[in-house]
This record gives sequence, structure tokens and C-alpha cells, in this order.
Amino acid sequence: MSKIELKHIDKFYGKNHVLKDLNLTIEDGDFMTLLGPSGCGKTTTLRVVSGLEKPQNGFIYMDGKEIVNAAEAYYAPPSQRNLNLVFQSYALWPHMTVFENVSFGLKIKKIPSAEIEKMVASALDRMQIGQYAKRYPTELSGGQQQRVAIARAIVSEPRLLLLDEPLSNLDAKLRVDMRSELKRLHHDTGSTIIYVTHDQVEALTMSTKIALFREGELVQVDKPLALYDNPCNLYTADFIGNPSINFIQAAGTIDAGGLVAEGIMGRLIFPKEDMTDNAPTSGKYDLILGIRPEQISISRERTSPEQVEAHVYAGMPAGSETLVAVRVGEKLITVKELGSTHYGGDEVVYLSFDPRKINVFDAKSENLIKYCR
Ligand SMILES: Nc1ncnc2c1ncn2[C@@H]1O[C@H](COP(=O)(O)OP(=O)(O)OP(=O)(O)O)[C@@H](O)[C@H]1O
Repeated sequence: MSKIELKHIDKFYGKNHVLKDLNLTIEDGDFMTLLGPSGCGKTTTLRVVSGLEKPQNGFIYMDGKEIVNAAEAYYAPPSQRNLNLVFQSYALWPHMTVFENVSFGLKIKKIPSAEIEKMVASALDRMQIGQYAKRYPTELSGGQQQRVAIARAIVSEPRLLLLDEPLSNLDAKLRVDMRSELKRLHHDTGSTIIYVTHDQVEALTMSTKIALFREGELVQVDKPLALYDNPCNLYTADFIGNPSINFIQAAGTIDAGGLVAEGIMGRLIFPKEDMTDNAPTSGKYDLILGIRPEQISISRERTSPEQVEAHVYAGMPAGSETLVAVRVGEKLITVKELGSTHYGGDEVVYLSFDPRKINVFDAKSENLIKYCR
């Protein structure tokens, strides 16, 4: 078991209020990613959970047991929290070889040496660094050292693993390999993992849940694809997804039947059952349509009157996919197609999309008012 509950956590550095009434539950077996831009409080949250920082307000429970109660100035020391922590700066012991670094914790636990050999070999293999077992940290690149630090943390298959940007020093290919290794590790061990990153692709591909931060507050906590398909507001919509979602202004009228949006993408009608619970029920509103690049298809021929005429601004074939920037009136819109297609600059094309698949936001509140179905 490793369930973590944070309740009403406030953390100040001087006057800087870096965690603001944070409430977050990480269930046993979750791969929870703390995601957000630099400085939003992700690392501070990890340090508060691990006991390296003391929040000024709030409570933390681990498997129901209180480990922080700020009101009573009770903070269980890190050693009693039974977790494993890997930071971006991976402090390896310089006088020990890779094998010794990774096996150190197991020796302390007095595990038989044959068993240790097996466990270390498996952790090093997972991180693709078996060949460096006899080297010292100074004889390794930054990325190799980072992988040793992860191997050291996972070798004992801890129930709770905290990882702070552990892949930040790796090149693009290795980072993709390591993502699948970490995901497989989570699958094999069922450990609870709290993972910090500002890379939304890492978050989407590995996590069971994502907690998206903005300036010390949680904006949305959800399953990755729920965040992608139905971001609760413009901030989440913009942060998640690469290439970014297209935001397109429209004028909206809401009545008992649903929503009608009019603008450069034509006249769109959305049924009432696709509206969110907090959507207004009547009136006129400025809207922002959120349309993901892959939800738009391009054709060189007009095949239906609903298609929107556009002019190619730049076509960017990249082998497996093609990004096309097109102009509709003055607005630049990104479209993503599978495969490689060459579009000439200024070529006339026709766009189509399924209105049920798009998000609609209220421009003023910035909140989602119509779901993607
Ligand atoms: N020890 C400290 N003393 C004072 N301010 C700090 C300290 N640690 C962090 N901060 C501040 O707290 C805020 C949150 O920092 P934190 O490291 O949690 O952000 P982060 O989201 O992890 O960012 P990054 O992705 O850049 O690591 C920042 O404004 C940072 O400058």
C-alpha cells in the first residue's frame, strides 16, 4: 500500500506563496505526474511529500497515517516515510562504482550477495547501463549518471518512488526508451510513482493521472486522455498537446436546444447534451473554439458545402506526418495529417472536421462549456 493524501497544503518561501491550499490524493498504484511550467511548485510538492520541506499549513497522510500536521508542528522525518527519491541532480557516491552505488541500499538491508547481483543486473539492464557496472560516476556522461540514479532507486522495487525530471539529461531517443522502461517498471511492480516534469508528452505517455499546476495551484487532475480530450479551461487546453490546439474565436448563442457558434469555421450547432454542467443556459457569449490539429482534415477538392476554404501558408512534411499551417481569413490554423504530403504555398484547400470532437470555451471565464464527444 502507498496512498498519499495532501490536504490544504500551503508553502511559503519568505513572502513567496509557492503552494496554495493544495489538495491532492495519489492512490495506491497511481503513476501520478505533477506537470506545469517552470516555477509552478512541482518540485516543492515532491519535497514536501518526502519531508525535505515543511509546509506552513496542512496535513499529509501516507496510507491513512498522518506524516504531516502543520497545525501541531508535526513533520515525520524523511527516514520514516519509506520512500525513494531521485532528483534531477542525481547525487551518486563518487568513490563507488556503478555496481556499488546501486547495490549499497541492498547490502545495508543484508540481502544475500547472489540475490543482490541479480537485482542490480536487472535494474542496470532496464536502464541500459549494464556495461558500465564497473565504472565510477566521473567516467560516465550526465545521462548515464542519471540512469544510474534511477537504477539505484528502482533496484529494491520500492512501493513509493518519487522522480523529479529524471530524464532531463537524456537525448531524444534514449528519453523515449526510458519512458517505456519506466512505464513497464510501473506495470511490473505496481509501485506508486510521483513524477515531476514540465514535458507534457512524458506526462501523457506514462501517467495514469496528471496533476496540472499553475502558479502553486492545481488546475486539473485527471487521466491523461481526459485532460487531452476535455481540458477544463484554456490553460489546460494550451498546455497539453503538441502541436498546440487551435483557438478560434466565434460568436455564440445558447438556448434550451443547445449552442450555435458562428465564425470563420462556419455555423456550428452543438446539442444540449454535449454542454458541460457549468455552461450557461441562455444568452449570447464570446466563444473560443478549441480544435486539435489532427481533428481537421484537408482536401484539395471541395466535396461538401460545410468545408471551410483555406490557403496554405506553409506545408511541413516530416516523414510519418505532415503539419500544414493554413490561413482562414487572417487566422493561422495548424492541421496535422498522417503520412507525407507536399502542399504548395498559397494553394487553396478545404478543411473539414467533426463538430462533436471540438471543445468550446467561454471566452470570458475561459472555462470549457462544450465537451468533445
Ligand atoms: N529553497 C527555496 N527558497 C526560496 N524560494 C524557492 C526555493 N525553492 C523553490 N523556490 C521558489 O518556489 C517556486 C516553486 O519552485 P519549484 O522548484 O517547486 O518549481 P517547479 O515547478 O518544480 O519548477 P522547475 O520545473 O523549474 O523545477 C519558484 O518560484 C521558486 O523560485
